[in-house]
Amino acid sequence: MSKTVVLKCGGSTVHQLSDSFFQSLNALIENNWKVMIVHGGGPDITNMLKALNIETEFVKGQRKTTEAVLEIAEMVLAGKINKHLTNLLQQKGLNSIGISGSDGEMLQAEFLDKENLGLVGKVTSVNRSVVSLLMENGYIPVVAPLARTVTHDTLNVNADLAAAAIAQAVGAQKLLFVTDVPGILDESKQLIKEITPSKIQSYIEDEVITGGMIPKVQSAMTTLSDTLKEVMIVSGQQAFIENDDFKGTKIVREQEVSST
Ligand SMILES: Nc1ncnc2c1ncn2[C@@H]1O[C@H](COP(=O)(O)OP(=O)(O)O)[C@@H](O)[C@H]1O
Ligand SMILES: CC(=O)N[C@@H](CCC(=O)OP(=O)(O)O)C(=O)O
Repeated sequence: MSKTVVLKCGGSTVHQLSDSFFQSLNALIENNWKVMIVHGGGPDITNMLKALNIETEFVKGQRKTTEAVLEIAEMVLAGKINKHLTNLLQQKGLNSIGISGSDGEMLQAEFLDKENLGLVGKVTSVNRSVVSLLMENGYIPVVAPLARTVTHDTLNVNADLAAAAIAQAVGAQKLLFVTDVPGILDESKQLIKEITPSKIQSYIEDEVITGGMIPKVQSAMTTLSDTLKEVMIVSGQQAFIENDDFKGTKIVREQEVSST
């Protein structure tokens, strides 16, 4: 049976992906994993908005999105970052096709909180036929986190949440959040190898887990299931597979804790 892994590449790391990261990606493919990528691009959107003197603000981790902000977000996500990633993958000999979540009505969404956030989406359903078609034909789909409402408005979606919704919809066995840190760090800045939702909750309360790590762990907690048993936080700057083992922080349900 084929296994599917969804990698979410954060905007913090898309410009720093290392050769060893791609070696790990190749190892996945050699081990018969079907791979798809969902990417962010928050820092690039912020830089472009600043260059154009368009104000930008985050409310509870979500970018307040006006028409002007959406226009830039779409340009940066579906244009700059999406093409950067497909070019990189092609250079590494990996066939990839870049699409926006709004193409082929792949990501359907409703307004998350129109009054306070504007054009920000909450994914309500995922049409997996487009990405399944690509994966079955040997392509890595690379998806920008934009969605459509039933009335065809385009919405900006937090990439962590988009990746989690897609992983669930395609029945992925693994979801990897690729970011700029080696994994979740504890209060002494040591890498945590394995963590469960209850410990995550207390780390959020104690502000050990903050900022951009929060949507990742929250999506992990809501997405873990009998199919998706493992969500990982890994670094894009190093190998995430070593000696057949994944390197980073494994987020698992309490009943899935490894005995080692
Ligand atoms: N406990 C933690 N362990 C590791 N990183 C953390 C933790 N709490 C907060 N972070 C922050 O989360 C960041 C990753 O999230 P973010 O910047 O949104 O990345 P991305 O663009 O990859 O989604 C790290 O660079 C780090 O500053
Ligand atoms: C609604 C919302 O916040 N959308 C995000 C989409 C990009 C993203 O999530 O990028 P990272 O993964 O790099 O953070 C934004 O506009 O920044």
